[in-house]
Amino acid sequence: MPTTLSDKHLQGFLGSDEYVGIAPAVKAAHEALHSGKGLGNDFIGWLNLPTDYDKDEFARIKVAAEKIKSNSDIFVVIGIGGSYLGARAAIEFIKSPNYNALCKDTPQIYYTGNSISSNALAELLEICEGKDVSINMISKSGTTTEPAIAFRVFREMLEKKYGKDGAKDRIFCTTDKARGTLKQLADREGYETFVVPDDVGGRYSVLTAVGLLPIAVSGADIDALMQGARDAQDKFADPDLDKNDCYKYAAIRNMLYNKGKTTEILVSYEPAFTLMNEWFKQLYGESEGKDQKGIFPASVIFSTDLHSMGQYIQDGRRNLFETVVLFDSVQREIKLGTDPENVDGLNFLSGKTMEFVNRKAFEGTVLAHNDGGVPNVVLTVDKMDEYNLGYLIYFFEKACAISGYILGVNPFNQPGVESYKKNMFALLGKPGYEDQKAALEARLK
Ligand SMILES: O=P(O)(O)OC[C@H]1O[C@H](O)[C@H](O)[C@@H](O)[C@@H]1O
Repeated sequence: MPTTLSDKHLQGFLGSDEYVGIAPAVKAAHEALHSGKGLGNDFIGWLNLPTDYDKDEFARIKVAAEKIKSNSDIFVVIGIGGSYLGARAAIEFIKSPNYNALCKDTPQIYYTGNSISSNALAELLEICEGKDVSINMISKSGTTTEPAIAFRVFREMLEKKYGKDGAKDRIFCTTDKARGTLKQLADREGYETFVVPDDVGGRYSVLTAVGLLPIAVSGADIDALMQGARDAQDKFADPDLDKNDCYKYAAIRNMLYNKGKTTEILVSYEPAFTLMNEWFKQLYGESEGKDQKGIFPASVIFSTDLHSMGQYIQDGRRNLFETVVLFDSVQREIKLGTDPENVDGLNFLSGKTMEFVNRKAFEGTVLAHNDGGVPNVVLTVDKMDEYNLGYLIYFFEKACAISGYILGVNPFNQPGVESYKKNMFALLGKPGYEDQKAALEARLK
């Protein structure tokens, strides 16, 4: 099975009665989601997306990816939040966090529009000098400030370099099918566009063109990715909590939360999972953190962070639980040799693989953290490839929706994100925000 859940390291933290107790809430959440009658039901297009997607567009994504691969040294992905994290997470997971340094026949991929740092954008423009560049502007709303600024700068750069007509062939836009300024601009300029379906929110959009075009440009197999998601869609449709690991995960999160475990730390022993951690944090943070409740999603990479955050997890405030994502096999193995003089004292590891050592690090850690009062959910994934990633993505997406319904929130909106934007627009003098400006400025004096 590509993703399985073990509750072995929850022993002593959750009793079997508690699973029985939460089962009706899980069943209700399942029914709300599958009947399309739950909160936020206009954003559940991701539920059947692995089987129900636009096949013509999927083919067009592959054609665009081939074109980009053949004429570009650099591919720039412009987007933020759900319009950025999934693509990058998938590319780092499947290929490598060092993707750009690998020997390959696909373009370098850079990400921008995910901050307002002029240092970062100026540096990327410099990197692009003298190189052939294509860009993918991704924004569901088409109005998000960070990517809009980067897009304006890159369009200008491309038009200067290739002329308006030449630039047109190198600009790809992924946005709403009809609404928004980005769609209007793309139509006016004749840029190729891809669609974020109306009923798929940003943080659930990695398996749409939002993620698929950049992932395909990296040379990863998007058919296998979708196949994994399809198999997960099928596997996790069973309403029975005992037979559905995805629902079990959602239930466990809520049971622990109700006992004061208000922070979940997603743990991986693979550095290539770092961006998956970030994707997970947006998915769960925006879905559940509202109405003054919700688990705070955090993340670490072990053993790296055992040397920084390990102290807190072992000994700090006891409001934590961990969800560990393990991989059953590694693609590349290193075996440790023997040093006749044993200067480093490591001969007890001679002949052992690093994966073996990594596994013992996990085993030692999970027991220590259990002893320190930290419950651990363990998810085991076969390996780090496209198929398993598609499966895992769907697992997390569906568990998030079910978990949010159990919690009693709308897992598909993010009203809280607007507050800072309104203030920023007022302070910047954006038309329509004049009234708030003076009051905010007074508070900053
Ligand atoms: O794709 P966009 O419309 O540009 O949105 C990008 C991101 O920004 C917003 O502020 C939302 O909080 C996120 O859920 C979204 O993924």
